[in-house]
Amino acid sequence: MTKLSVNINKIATLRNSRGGNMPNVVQFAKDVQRFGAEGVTIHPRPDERHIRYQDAYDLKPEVYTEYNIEGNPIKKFMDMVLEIKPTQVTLVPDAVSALTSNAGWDTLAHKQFLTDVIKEFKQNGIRTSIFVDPDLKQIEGAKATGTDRIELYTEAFAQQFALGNKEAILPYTACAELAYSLDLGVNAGHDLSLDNIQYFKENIPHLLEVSIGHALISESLYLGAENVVQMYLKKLQ
Ligand SMILES: CC(=O)[C@@H](O)[C@H](O)COP(=O)(O)O
Ligand SMILES: NCC(=O)COP(=O)(O)O
Repeated sequence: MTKLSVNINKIATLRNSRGGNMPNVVQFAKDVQRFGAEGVTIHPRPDERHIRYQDAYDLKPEVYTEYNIEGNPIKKFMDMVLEIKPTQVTLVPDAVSALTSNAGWDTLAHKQFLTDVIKEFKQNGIRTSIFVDPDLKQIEGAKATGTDRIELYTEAFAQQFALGNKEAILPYTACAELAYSLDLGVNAGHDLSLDNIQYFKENIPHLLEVSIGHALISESLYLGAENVVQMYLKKLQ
């Protein structure tokens, strides 16, 4: 079974554009869970341009499904995650200035750093995942860090799929198979959408979780959040 984790960053972007508390990020998290989402994802960034660190604390008592916090493990981020103790932390190597996530970890070059960080999170009972490009060497490198899972960075697949290049799935399938054989759990995310999710799911064995935000929130403007969550769940069956 593949769990749907809804990334609510964009709800915070909308809220922050006016000040105040509309739309309410915590209420939206409660609602998507009521609609059937099996997880809530946030990706607070150091400039807090969308999800704020305070949101991460406010969400904690309301996320009764899987709570996934993504980010670059700088000290401030690590302290927050260790205090909140979400279900899962996903490590993403974003530069402070990145518009959005734009690369996976080089798990070979950063092996010691990742190993140390992962050890600390795991000692505190937090499941770990590393955001990686679909590259077999990076999956092997991830395994060597001790992480529980990887998150396959799906932007390249999404872009190529939109152009009709269905073969773009092949490296992802190979990486998922390798990860499974190494006893690494497989998550995926970035630019997944109602258009591409079913094909992705059908071609990725043992896919445990997808985190979807930008497209899901955009689609909800036309179709409504409840419908959209239901549509994803159906495609992920
Ligand atoms: C890790 C990842 O794939 C990103 O999609 C991210 O979580 C979204 O971040 P932004 O909402 O800041 O674009
Ligand atoms: N980890 C990916 C994520 O949380 C959402 O990415 P996107 O759907 O906003 O591109």
